[in-house]
Amino acid sequence: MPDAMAAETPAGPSGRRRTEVAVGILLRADGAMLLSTRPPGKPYAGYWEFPGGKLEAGETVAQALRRELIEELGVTIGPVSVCKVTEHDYPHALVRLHWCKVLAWTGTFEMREGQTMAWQQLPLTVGPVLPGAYPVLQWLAGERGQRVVADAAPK
Ligand SMILES: Nc1nc2c([nH]c(=O)n2[C@H]2C[C@H](O)[C@@H](COP(=O)(O)OP(=O)(O)OP(=O)(O)O)O2)c(=O)[nH]1
Repeated sequence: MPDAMAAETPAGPSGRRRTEVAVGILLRADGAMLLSTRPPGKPYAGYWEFPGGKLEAGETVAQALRRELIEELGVTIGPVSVCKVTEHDYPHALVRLHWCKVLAWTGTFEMREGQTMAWQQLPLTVGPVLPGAYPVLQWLAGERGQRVVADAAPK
């Protein structure tokens, strides 16, 4: 979406306006979570992230997430609520990430933006992960008594 339409809120500690982002943690029955690569042309292209995107003006987090997942993946999600809010100050934007666990969806996954997707258990077998997604991965790892990435092999 054009940045001029993105929902923004007043400046954070760094004096920059926050960009509001809805992010979905799609969880399969076996606990695997869906990650995908950022499409070419976006900041951090090729990094792994959870699906989602910026809120448009007037949208709720749930509405934005529902729209983004149809646009990016071709799936329609059921009702969701925000389970966590984090912020990350990137060179390209100060983002506020509204995280929602998603347990139900309909449709077949299609990579409509040329991404690659992977269902991942912890520790992850893909990387690198977007820095703004790392705190939530640590939180999920804590819930599961797992690590985000496997320990380095002993020398
Ligand atoms: N989707 C997603 N975005 C994340 C995650 N972690 C994280 O820091 N972000 C940041 C990266 C971006 O600065 C921002 C999302 O913006 P975006 O450019 O992907 O959103 P969009 O799909 O609306 O993009 P566009 O229409 O402007 O192309 O949130 C994550 O796990 N998933």
